[in-house]
Amino acid sequence: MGAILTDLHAIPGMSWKTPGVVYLTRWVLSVLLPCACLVFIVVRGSSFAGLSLPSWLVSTLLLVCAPLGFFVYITFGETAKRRRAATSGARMVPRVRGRWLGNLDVLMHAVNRAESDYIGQLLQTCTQDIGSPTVNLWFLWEDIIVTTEPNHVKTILATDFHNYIKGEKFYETAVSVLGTGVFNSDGETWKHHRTMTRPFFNRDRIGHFDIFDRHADQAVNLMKERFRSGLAIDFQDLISRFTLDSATEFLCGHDVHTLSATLPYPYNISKPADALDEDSTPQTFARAFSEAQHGIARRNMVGQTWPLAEIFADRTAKPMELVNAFLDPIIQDAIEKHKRSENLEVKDESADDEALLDHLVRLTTDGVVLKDEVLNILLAGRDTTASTLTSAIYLLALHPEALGRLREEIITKVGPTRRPTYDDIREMKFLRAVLNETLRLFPAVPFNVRESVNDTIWSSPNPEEKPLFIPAGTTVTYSVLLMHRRTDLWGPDAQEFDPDRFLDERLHKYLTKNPFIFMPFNAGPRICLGQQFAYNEMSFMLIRLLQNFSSISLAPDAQDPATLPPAEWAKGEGRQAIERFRPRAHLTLYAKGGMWVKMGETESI
Ligand code: HEM
Repeated sequence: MGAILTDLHAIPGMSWKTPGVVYLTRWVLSVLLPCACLVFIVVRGSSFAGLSLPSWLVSTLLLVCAPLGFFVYITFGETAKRRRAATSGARMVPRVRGRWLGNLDVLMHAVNRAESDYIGQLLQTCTQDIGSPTVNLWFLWEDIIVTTEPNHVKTILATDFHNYIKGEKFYETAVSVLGTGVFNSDGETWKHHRTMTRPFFNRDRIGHFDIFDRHADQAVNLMKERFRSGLAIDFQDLISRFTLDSATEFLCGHDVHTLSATLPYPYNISKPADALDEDSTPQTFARAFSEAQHGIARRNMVGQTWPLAEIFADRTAKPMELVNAFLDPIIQDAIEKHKRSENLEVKDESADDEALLDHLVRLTTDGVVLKDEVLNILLAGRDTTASTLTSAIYLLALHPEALGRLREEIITKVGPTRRPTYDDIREMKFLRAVLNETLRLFPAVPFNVRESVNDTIWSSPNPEEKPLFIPAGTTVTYSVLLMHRRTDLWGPDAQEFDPDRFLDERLHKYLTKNPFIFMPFNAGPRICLGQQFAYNEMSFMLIRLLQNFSSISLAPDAQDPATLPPAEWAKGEGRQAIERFRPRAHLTLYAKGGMWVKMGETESI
């Protein structure tokens, strides 16, 4: 399908068309045109045979031809799949049974309740009702398999890696934002991107903390200033600025300075007259980047018919113009700098403090490849760490005893003011446990998707039943968020925040025995390239924060009430009943309306 889309764009005059127009053109060419041809043949054939069909019959044939053709196509496909499943000694994945055709009611519920439901609630209900961790949503007659089963996730990511690609369906939804970067490519293109980037993440380079230190200082000072005036801050906004400034400097060698723009004021406080504009250029870049990701998420939620919602405009085009306006000059600058050094025959050598772009430009000067790569890693590296740090601060605010223990470890190992080193971080067991427990309950990438290449079978979650049949070309979604919270995998207290589960006997009882129950960074050949970088950055920032602040409390009164958890959640089960913010996800997890907090400064500093 991606190839067809690309082909259509290649037709002169098609490049200005929106995804919806391309989709409809394809539909007309592949469905309506053959139907019209068929009716034409029937009419001509009858007239050759001396029969003249009445016009009402021709119109009826034209009208029913497409739906009838679709029905035959679905039924034929279904029967073929069932036959192939039976031949392999397998059964079909249990289907969600909605009340309307094509499970349209369930799909509409998913779209309409996306704002008010707890994250993953629909999938949770479907798996519970059916009594299987692997189900088929069957939206609009399309197989959409969803799983929270560690064995199945292990198959997808590691043991049968080659049979699960990102695929053309995902490619189409993301290409207008991610291009063909590492996140949105398969096969040789993916290998090329990964091979280019991997050497950059060596231990020496990611152990350099200068960049984090400068930005952490700036962030902490901004926080102190606000807290001293008695106001709360949106920690999610602040930390996203910290990770964006750090990531742009680390990746492009240019810091976007979002920390120098004014922080947002609480919902119920009017902005002082002398405050700078919040909509400064750096913030425009950050917002546009996030809006473009929302665009991809919306498309993925609706399934293959997403282009119908974009008949008049590509919803990612505008934000991407702003993102490109920031990135393009930086890329061009790096290419020209590299060419100048080549002309002068100056040796352009790798150095530990060079940016990713400087490293990449030695491998290629193709502006598109460079931009796709940098943008993909910016997305991978910025929002994920900001999301995890936001969730960590939330959980520490709710669990002062864990906050106290973490501070104690920090003060004992690093002291109240010293800058932490790589070795300090490696030795801090409780800090790592807090981060892992945060990633377990709130994994930054809560849902992910692949497409199967060939027919295959998965072992049944219930060994007494036949294995499950996964047809070729099927969308396969896996949720580590739901898997990480399963009580049968993690014990009866799986919904609770308890970092000790990564330190006490529960570690061996559950995780060591079955390592695939914890997969915040994925697994297999596509495992996160920045895992160590992320642990370093997050650990560094948490240490700096807790050296400066000794208490954290949530400040719901500072937040727009419409973005707080709805009252009905309190009647739900598990985390939904206790949650004090609304977790949502585009490609990454975030707090709707922000994470408003107040912190108490450490007295001894
Ligand atoms: C808490 C922080 C992070 C989490 C939870 C996380 C998680 C993930 C996950 C789940 C994937 C797999 C995505 C997929 O295959 O669809 C991934 C891939 C990736 N991550 Fe991370 N990540 C984090 C931080 C970072 C950082 C800081 C960087 C770089 C600066 C980074 C670079 C990458 C790259 C390049 C890939 C693509 C790997 C590939 O497809 O071959 N990540 N990450």
